[in-house]
Amino acid sequence: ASSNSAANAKNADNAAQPATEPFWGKHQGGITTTMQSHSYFMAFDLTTTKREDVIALLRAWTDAAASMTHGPTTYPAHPDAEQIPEDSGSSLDLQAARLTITFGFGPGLFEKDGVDRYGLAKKRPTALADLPRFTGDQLVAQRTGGDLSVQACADDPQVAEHAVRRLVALAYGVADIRWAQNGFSGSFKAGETPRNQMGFKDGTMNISTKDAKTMNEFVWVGDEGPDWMRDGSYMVIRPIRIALEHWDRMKLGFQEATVGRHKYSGAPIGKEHEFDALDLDANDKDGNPLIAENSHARMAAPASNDGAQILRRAYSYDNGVSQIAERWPPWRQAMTFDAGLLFQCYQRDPRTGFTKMFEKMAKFDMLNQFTTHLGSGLFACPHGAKPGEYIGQQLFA
Ligand SMILES: C=CC1=C(C)c2cc3[nH]c(cc4nc(cc5[nH]c(cc1n2)c(C)c5CCC(=O)O)C(CCC(=O)O)=C4C)c(C)c3C=C
Ligand SMILES: [Fe+2]
Repeated sequence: ASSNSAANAKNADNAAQPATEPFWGKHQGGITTTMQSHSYFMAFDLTTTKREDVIALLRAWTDAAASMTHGPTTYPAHPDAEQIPEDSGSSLDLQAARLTITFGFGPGLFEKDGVDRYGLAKKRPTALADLPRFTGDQLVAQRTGGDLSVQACADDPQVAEHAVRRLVALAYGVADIRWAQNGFSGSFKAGETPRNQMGFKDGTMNISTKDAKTMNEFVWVGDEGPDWMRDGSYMVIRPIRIALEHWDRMKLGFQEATVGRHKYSGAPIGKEHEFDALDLDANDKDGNPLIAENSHARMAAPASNDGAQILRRAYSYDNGVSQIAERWPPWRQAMTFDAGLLFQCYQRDPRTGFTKMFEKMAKFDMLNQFTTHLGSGLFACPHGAKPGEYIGQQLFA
């Protein structure tokens, strides 16, 4: 718990964040970066049959990502009416706003429908094993999978959207958009944990990115490799719709029992302060567990998962409203918020990270009454690059 409580020191630095984040480095940006206020995630299907096209795309993406991250985020306005502008220009005059761009490789880069399109099938890491189907999964193809992923995060939504659009333009004829989701993170004061749409502080217990030992044990790929993944990480991303209207009709006590924490303070049930230790053995006067057996906080705690830990970096999303048929009485059919959490986590191996944790949660977590997993992505995010290299270069060497 001590390393986890340190996690929020990251929020304490927030007021003094530099306007730009480094692109080049041992690790890709956007993994340990203090969460920006906005995010734009996109997954692509590769349409080319040529390995050289994939390499050229990754080189173009890397160069564009480095230049946009370091600023200016776009090319200067182009005076020639006979030319197509090199860039949409939608971020002209805007600061880089701590933009980061993170790239990932999905299973389809290595092999698709049994076809080794780019001579990479033998290089698929064992840790990039397809996720199993979890209880309750309602995955739709339009929000699932992808051969490549990009995610732009910035403190300005227009900068993040511009960055993804530029990468889409560079992918023309080589990769098509498969699915996308933008998101936001509740603004917070220095040192405070943001709240999610359910009104609870979300991110209290997380791996401290400054704790190198824990990061090396649970987040960064180590000697088990492969080389191109060492110091990289595997990312699981899942758009999870939350039945917000249903949640809003629940009594406070039930909301708190479901999460296993108090709503306003964020403290574990029975405690006062947000960072008080989660005592899973504490009982009430009748001998019942204070933190309910199937509450979210208990089910997700490392102690309930043989010590498993993941680095969470989730954003809320809101796509407006859409029609839904409720599965609970009185079986209402109505327009409801198409909103929830774009859950995202990084880990050294998804089999011992997300899958280990979620297999049990998917069956028993009380939160499941309000949440539906609508999509899923699994991506290998290689280590960072040095100037002159491109992301994933070692994989193609
Ligand atoms: C399998 C991983 C997880 C999924 C899926 C997930 C969904 C999900 N979570 C919330 C809200 C909260 N989560 C909180 C804690 C928490 N959640 C996970 C994992 C998953 N959550 C972990 C590992 C933890 C930390 C547990 C610990 O170390 O003790 C909390 C409590 C506050 C906090 O610690 O951050 C909230 C609130 C939602 C709304 C959601 C799906 C929509
Ligand atoms: Fe959670």
